[in-house]
Amino acid sequence: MAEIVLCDQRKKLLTDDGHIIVKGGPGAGKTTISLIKAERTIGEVGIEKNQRILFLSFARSTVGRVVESAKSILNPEHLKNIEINTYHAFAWTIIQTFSKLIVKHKIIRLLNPADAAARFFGLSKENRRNECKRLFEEEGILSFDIFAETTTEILERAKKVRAMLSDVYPIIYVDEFQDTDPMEWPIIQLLGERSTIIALADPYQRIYDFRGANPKRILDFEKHFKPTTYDFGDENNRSNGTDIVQFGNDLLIGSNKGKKYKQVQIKRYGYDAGEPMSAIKYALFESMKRQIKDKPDNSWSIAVLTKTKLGTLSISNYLSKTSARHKSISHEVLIDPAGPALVAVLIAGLMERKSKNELRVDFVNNIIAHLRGRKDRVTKVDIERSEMLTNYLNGSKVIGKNRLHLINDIEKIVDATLNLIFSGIPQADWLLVRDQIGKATHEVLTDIFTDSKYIKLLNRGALLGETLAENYKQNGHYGNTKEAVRTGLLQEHFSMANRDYKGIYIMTLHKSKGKEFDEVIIWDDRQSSIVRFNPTPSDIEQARYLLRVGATRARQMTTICTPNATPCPLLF
Ligand SMILES: Nc1ncnc2c1ncn2[C@@H]1O[C@H](COP(=O)(O)OP(=O)(O)OP(=O)(O)O)[C@@H](O)[C@H]1O
Repeated sequence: MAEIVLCDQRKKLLTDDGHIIVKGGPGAGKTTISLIKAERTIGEVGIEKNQRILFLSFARSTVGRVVESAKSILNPEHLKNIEINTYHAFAWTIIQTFSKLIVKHKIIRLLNPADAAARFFGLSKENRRNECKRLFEEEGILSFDIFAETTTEILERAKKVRAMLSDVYPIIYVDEFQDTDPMEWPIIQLLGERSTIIALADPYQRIYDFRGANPKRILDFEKHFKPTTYDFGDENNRSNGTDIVQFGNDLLIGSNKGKKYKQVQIKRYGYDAGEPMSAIKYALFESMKRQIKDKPDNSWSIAVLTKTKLGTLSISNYLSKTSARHKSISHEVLIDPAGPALVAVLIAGLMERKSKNELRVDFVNNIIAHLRGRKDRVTKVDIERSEMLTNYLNGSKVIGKNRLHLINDIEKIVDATLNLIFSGIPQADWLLVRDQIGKATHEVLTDIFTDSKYIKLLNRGALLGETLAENYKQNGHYGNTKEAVRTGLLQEHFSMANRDYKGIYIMTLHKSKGKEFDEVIIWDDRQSSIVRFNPTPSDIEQARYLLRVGATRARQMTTICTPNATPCPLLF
């Protein structure tokens, strides 16, 4: 790590013991100074043995990065006095320990987000919330929708719980405060009654307005806590010496248009009938050439970012194919797990021993769940297909070539699966089932097959593999595999596994938040366009912030590919 320079403002921040807000652009050094302050608090000021400094963040990936920085900044002895966690994991501990205060159930079960997407499909916002409340109160099943408000309810109900938490966590750092939603904000207010709150914020990295983030939140914080403000402005310690942050800041006011940047390239690509996405390969080749020259030990990382989940899958499919002109390019997709998670449950269902009819009903229901829960937005076709499948299960006659094609494929998979002979090795048997789906040609099933490639639950050493193997050994078949998979999915949700990025990664712009790569390539096209068609002023503002977050993830170079015919309006 480069030597950390402590300016006067930073020195003052280190000794300030009141509520604080630290502002600054991407890579300004908000996280770093917080960890230096935490080290000072533990090492010099001193805290009780059982006390911990809490560092809360939204995403697991950010937690991973903070953990890595903490290891290099804090004295190893002091690491045990710092807890770096996601909001979800922290809230879950509170809910598990104190849920008795608000519901009768002894054990609370979690509904994983993919199952929730399928289960609450088609419900209005209000009905969905009511259903979440009902599920929690009547059945003890908790969905992430009401995670924050459940935590608030517990904290509001019991002053003692608040006091206890503040005793354990006298200082709480709240990372990415600008994205705090209206449900999370009361938790911070309640904990801040007795704990010192230090918020880290960049108002222009606010990319979760659709989830309830609001420009007012920073003002709310200032009004409520009356913190001292430390502002690092446009300081750039991540890609120092480059004009990447300058580009990001220009983007906010539109002054990037017509300006040239050394480390931000804009590539307009034309229509290439043979390979419409070839521009992405060219951008990657150039980027890889630079990186391999710079780091022959292959320690480089390149991220390919795009707006939608489906966009990431199209890019991955394209890079995986070898064409007449280009070889395939090896890469990893960091995907929001809804589609693959639903497919994991679907495959698990096919592995369980059932009668033909039970297998068919379970399989079709899981296909419906996948149709409903896979995408950012469910299309009319998805809705029609899931209705047709429900009617099929209820005995209605299926009419139409395309529909019959799907039913035919489903029946073939059901028959083939029933005839499979399992080995008892879960990984191998999983692939055996997956291969049956791979033979299908209807789009609904090829989508399922595509998602199945991103399932990471059965990686070597993963607990799920061992559970399934044990299960098979004891029963001679895979009983209750779906439940084991659901548990595995929730463990994934809370796992803090940090990763060292090496190679090429594809993900959405949202998912790139808080991460760092040597180079970033942003792909804008008609299907996955950064600015939506017919945008409102607030859509444009969100698109600006999003593009700025993506572009400033790079340490060395950012390349933005946009179509010649419909270039991104934020660039031209
Ligand atoms: N005062 C400093 N002097 C030198 N380097 C620094 C300083 N502060 C931070 N850095 C380096 O700059 C990089 C970015 O810092 P950091 O992650 O703390 O920024 P951030 O403001 O939290 O960024 P973001 O908002 O994008 O998450 C890190 O590699 C860090 O080591």
